[in-house]
Amino acid sequence: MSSDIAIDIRGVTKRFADRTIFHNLSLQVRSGEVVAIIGPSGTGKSTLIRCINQLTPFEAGSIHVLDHELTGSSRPSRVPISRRSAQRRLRAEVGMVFQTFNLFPHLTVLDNITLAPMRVLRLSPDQARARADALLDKVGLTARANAYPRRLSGGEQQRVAIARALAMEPKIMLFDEPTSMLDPELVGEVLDTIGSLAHTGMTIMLVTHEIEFAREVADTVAVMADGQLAEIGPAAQVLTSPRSERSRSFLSRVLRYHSAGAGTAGSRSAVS
Ligand SMILES: Nc1ncnc2c1ncn2[C@@H]1O[C@H](COP(=O)(O)OP(=O)(O)OP(=O)(O)O)[C@@H](O)[C@H]1O
Repeated sequence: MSSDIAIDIRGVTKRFADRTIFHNLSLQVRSGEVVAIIGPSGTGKSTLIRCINQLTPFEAGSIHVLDHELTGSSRPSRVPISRRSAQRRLRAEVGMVFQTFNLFPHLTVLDNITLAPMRVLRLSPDQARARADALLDKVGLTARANAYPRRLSGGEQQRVAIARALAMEPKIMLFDEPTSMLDPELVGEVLDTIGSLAHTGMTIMLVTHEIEFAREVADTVAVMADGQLAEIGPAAQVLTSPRSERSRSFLSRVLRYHSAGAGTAGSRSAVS
């Protein structure tokens, strides 16, 4: 794989039981590129992103992520012990932020952020603390370092989740609909945090319903519909003059929804 390519998805097929979610799907993400995946609900966007860091097995095709090669297997069973350390190495290099924050409820903000760097990267408590302090400053949550997640708003929890992922100094960040569980007034603060990260040159794959945000931060937009990537291209082109019928149909529904006043984040367009 060219060193310029961070994620290379080739001919991937995913089934749940006998239902095919997507078939023979291919997509490449260059180092430093921000790729937004948009499309109708239930079409397999989250499933695709979960295949990349082995949260979900897939049945056919291959995914190269940095130096890691994942291949499809018809056995969606448990990962063999011999592959678990490879999985750990992959997840240390690929950060993931979920819809549902997934913070450890019994740990403070600070401990949520320092845990993996100490356990996985073997940083000393002082080193992990210094890293966490810098990240909390970056996401504007220094004052909440000793709070427990239940005391934070959804937007604050998601910013902690982003800081926690960044504390592993990943080479790639995957975001799976990071704002879809948030109240509308909290969406902007999380998008601003992701937008700042996008401008640092981080390789990012983002599943989102925030169309205007995708337009602002993504280099490339991929429209997923009916289990296929209907269109992949420069964000401005795909979002203003989509070439495929499926993209046009999806985007026209988004725009209708937005013009009816149902967007979630001020001027941003969102659908669910
Ligand atoms: N663990 C699972 N077992 C069975 N079916 C699943 C599982 N996870 C997801 N699915 C199904 O796979 C399809 C794709 O789901 P996925 O969450 O990837 O879609 P999506 O495009 O991200 O949707 P949304 O935008 O609503 O989050 C859905 O029909 C979903 O119900």
